[in-house]
Amino acid sequence: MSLNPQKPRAKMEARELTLRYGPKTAIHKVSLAILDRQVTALIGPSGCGKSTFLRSLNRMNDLISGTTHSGAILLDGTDIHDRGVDVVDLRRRVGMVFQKSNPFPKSIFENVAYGLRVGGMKDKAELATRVEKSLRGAALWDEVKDRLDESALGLSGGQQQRLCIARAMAVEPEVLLMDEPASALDPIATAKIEELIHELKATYTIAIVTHNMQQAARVSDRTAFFYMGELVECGPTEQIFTNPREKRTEDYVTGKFG
Ligand SMILES: Nc1ncnc2c1ncn2[C@@H]1O[C@H](COP(=O)(O)OP(=O)(O)OP(=O)(O)O)[C@@H](O)[C@H]1O
Repeated sequence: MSLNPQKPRAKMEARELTLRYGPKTAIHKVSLAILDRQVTALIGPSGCGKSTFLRSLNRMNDLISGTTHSGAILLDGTDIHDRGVDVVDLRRRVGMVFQKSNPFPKSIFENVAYGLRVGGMKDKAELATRVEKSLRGAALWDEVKDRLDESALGLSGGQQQRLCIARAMAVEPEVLLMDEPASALDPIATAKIEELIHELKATYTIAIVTHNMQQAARVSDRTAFFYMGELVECGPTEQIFTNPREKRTEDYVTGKFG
């Protein structure tokens, strides 16, 4: 039997993407593929444009007035800025989890059901099934199944972050963007999130911004190193950490700056 592992395809791809906040260029001519069902870590010193790049992938930067861009971002080969693309649908397909968990001041159940209700789902049994599936997927079900009607604000920080992941997953996105999802958490909660990311990549394509080198090395298949708004290099995580092509990458991953 011949083993012919197919090269993973690009789920998303930035081509020569430049993004400006007013006159300030935040990222410059970045070309980067986010491969299907892999975890891509975005690393680099503060202010290098990691979050800007991440937010570009589901057009969150559109919400900041004065932003302009050139170049293209493709999702399954279609430019996400094409006139025919509905931004609400794009953000359903490309979900996001933020640094600081941001549950709504509603019950645990309603937090997860929120996107489904907005999408028009009314059937109670269907909602309950989807909420349970998402909470199980986010490895939170066992901890909250007996208190679904309690406020989400009563959960611990780590639980709140997993709830936000469940909320993002409920609408069945294809890509999950995570902006430092564990930076506010203790080591145990962080380990849970990392374990979860590992499980989620069987289903989702994931891009994660992290300041934590060990975390990037643990959770990602590929790592992209940004520096002063440019993509310096991207490759298999092991190669970036042990045998980078560029001196700047080596200096950063070995802790010489940043
Ligand atoms: N809303 C904004 N308006 C103006 N400039 C911004 C805005 N957001 C970011 N910038 C600037 O764009 C550049 C890139 O910022 P970005 O937040 O993408 O970097 P980052 O690598 O994610 O940084 P950090 O690791 O500190 O979060 C920085 O110079 C920043 O000051």
